[in-house]
Amino acid sequence: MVSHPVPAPIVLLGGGKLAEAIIKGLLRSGNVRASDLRVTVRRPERGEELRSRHGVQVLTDNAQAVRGAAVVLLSVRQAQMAELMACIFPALEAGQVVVSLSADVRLAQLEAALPAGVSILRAIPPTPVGVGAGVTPITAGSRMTESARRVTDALFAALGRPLWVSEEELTVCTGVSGTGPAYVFRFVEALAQAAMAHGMGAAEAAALAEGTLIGAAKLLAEPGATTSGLIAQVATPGGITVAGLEALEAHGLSRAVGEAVTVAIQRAKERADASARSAQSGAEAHSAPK
Ligand SMILES: NC(=O)C1=CN([C@@H]2O[C@H](COP(=O)(O)OP(=O)(O)OC[C@H]3O[C@@H](n4cnc5c(N)ncnc54)[C@H](OP(=O)(O)O)[C@@H]3O)[C@@H](O)[C@H]2O)C=CC1
Ligand SMILES: O=C(O)[C@@H]1CCC=N1
Repeated sequence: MVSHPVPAPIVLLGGGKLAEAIIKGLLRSGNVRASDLRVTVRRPERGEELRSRHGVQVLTDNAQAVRGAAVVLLSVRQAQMAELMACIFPALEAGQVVVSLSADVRLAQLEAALPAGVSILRAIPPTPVGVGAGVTPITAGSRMTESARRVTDALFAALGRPLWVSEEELTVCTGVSGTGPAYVFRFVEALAQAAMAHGMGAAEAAALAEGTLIGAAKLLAEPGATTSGLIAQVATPGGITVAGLEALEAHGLSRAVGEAVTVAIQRAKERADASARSAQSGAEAHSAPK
């Protein structure tokens, strides 16, 4: 439920995969009009795709795009972040709200690179926000105002559920829910591969595996549903499912998932460290006597 009006205009800098999921989710929510969404691209053909699919405003000038924005979402990859922030710095005004969606640039680096009067936050929306179904972890920078908290909360409430966390927890969330949809889809592929290994055709195997995920997800979304209760509904004591579940554990399901999350968190930290070092050496080179 959206507790506050969704802010407008919303500006997305970098019209890639995540930005498009956010655009879809916001339009689907009915809380945002296409004319309230502004997105920037660097390739005209990508701009044309986004304009024709969603009717949003498309620009190539990031500095121009942020003017008058209620919220600015930074949705480029790490490699473009420093240049993007330098470009929008002079155009941002005190009181504006900037939310970085980058999984690998920390608040300290963002706050050093953007004007002091701007509220800065980080969020990691998962791709299911495109259907209004994701939990988006959000963390607040040291300069965030109460009004910035409200507008950011309202924005991500329109896309699913906002979850306020510390920056350290945000990194954990990145390795769990930011990456998580890919793990789940990989599980579906593995289920289909197993069906094929036992003689099912590819199309039927995919239909079975996909239907299993979608059906199970809908059951889990029912009020009061719990994973343990839903497992118990399937697993007849001493029956067939129990044997399958035991085989999953015996072959390392929990260990494999735990390892995937740990490795993803580690990678996010390493990439954030590398980004911070690169920003620091850039700043030193800039301030060195000529
Ligand atoms: N994908 C996901 O599930 C998630 C991603 N994230 C974060 O979101 C960010 C974007 O990821 P994702 O959408 O997957 O990546 P994409 O590469 O799909 O999106 C980035 C987009 O930014 C565009 N771009 C690059 N530089 C500029 C510029 N100067 N001006 C305007 N547009 C520019 C790119 O253009 P071009 O098409 O020409 O390359 C590209 O379309 C990353 O920082 C990632 O960490 C966070 C949570 C989840
Ligand atoms: O893979 C990535 O780096 C990004 C961050 C989380 C999901 N996608």
